[in-house]
Amino acid sequence: MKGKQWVLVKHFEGEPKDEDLQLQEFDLPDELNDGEVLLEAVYLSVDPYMRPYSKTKNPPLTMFGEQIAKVIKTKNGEFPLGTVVLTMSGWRSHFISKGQDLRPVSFDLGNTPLSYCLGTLGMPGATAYFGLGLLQPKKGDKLILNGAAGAVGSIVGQLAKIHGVEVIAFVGSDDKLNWCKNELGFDHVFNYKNVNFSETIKKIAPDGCELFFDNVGGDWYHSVINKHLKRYGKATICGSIENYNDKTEKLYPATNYKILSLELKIQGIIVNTFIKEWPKAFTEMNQYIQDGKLKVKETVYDGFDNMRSAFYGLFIGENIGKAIVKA
Ligand SMILES: NC(=O)C1=CN([C@@H]2O[C@H](COP(=O)(O)OP(=O)(O)OC[C@H]3O[C@@H](n4cnc5c(N)ncnc54)[C@H](OP(=O)(O)O)[C@@H]3O)[C@@H](O)[C@H]2O)C=CC1
Ligand SMILES: CCCCCC(=O)/C=C/[C@@H]1[C@@H](C/C=C\CCCC(=O)O)[C@@H](O)C[C@H]1O
Repeated sequence: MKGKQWVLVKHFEGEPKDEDLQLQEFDLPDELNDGEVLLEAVYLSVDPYMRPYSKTKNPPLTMFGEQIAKVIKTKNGEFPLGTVVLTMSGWRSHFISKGQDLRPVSFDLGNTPLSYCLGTLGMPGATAYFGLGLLQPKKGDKLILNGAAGAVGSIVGQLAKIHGVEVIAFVGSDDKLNWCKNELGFDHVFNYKNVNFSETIKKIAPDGCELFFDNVGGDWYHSVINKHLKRYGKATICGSIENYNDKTEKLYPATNYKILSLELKIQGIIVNTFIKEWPKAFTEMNQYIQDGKLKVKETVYDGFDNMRSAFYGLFIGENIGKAIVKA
């Protein structure tokens, strides 16, 4: 039997390109050793961090990432046939494990689809929950949110609404705008490709906003910090996708003056810091899902062979909600 894997053959330079990632086959043994299980990918995640994080690796290597996998052969009593697990086994269709790297779903999913464990009830959802938590949102606060129709942003905006926050959201297409406005109920939604985002924020909040959740970085970060936060304003710096494909780093030192003079609180987040608290957050968010208070969308790419296209899609705004691949 053969498995497939996507191999990062060289470092990305600028936009990810076809020559950077190769689909390869590998042999799987006919027999397992005692204690081993053979797993088959069910759903695989593609995430923006994969682009900058790859710089810390030495190609060639199997592309890293999380997947939901099913046990299809077993010689390990802890993992009977059909067991479903979460694992950081990378972009592989099949793999063999001794069980130490396999995690069961850590909370009661109920009727919620399993694939949500890679999105709202997985790493991106935890990022939204704890990243918003850092802002200590209060009723009536105004929140500036970019990447608002993505895996993280769509949940940040909805949780903020549950807290009574006024959400000023920015997305990159009219389909995303309609979803955020009509289904998610964000207060103000704009396609940043059609408006000047800074002028737009100024019109809605001429006296500034209390909160900023930054998924995009770059000019957004500097413009919002310099022009659109009130005294004691707070920002969660979650991501900087605008810069992930840059070939050189850009620096904007002037922003520091605003941070100190307005006494802003700006905090980065690495969601894994909160990992022990994830199950509690997932239980709470799953209840919101069951109650219809939290809406979830996925952009599902069909087939393991489409992993690379799904990954590229993140950098051209193809996905609404969480991008996943159904193997
Ligand atoms: N700190 C942490 O622990 C974590 C951070 N993150 C970060 O959160 C952010 C969102 O992640 P996630 O929700 O998974 O991804 P998304 O689902 O939001 O997908 C990426 C989206 O980013 C937008 N985008 C892509 N390129 C650009 C660009 N050049 N300028 C502006 N927007 C762009 C596109 O939306 P549009 O069409 O609206 O432009 C695209 O659909 C990322 O920066 C990611 O790295 C994610 C998880 C954990
Ligand atoms: C590498 C740039 C990360 C950009 C933001 C992001 O998307 C983070 C996602 C994390 C990801 C972080 C990976 C490496 C950061 C190492 C920082 C450190 O701990 O020193 C991974 O942890 C999954 C997402 O939580």
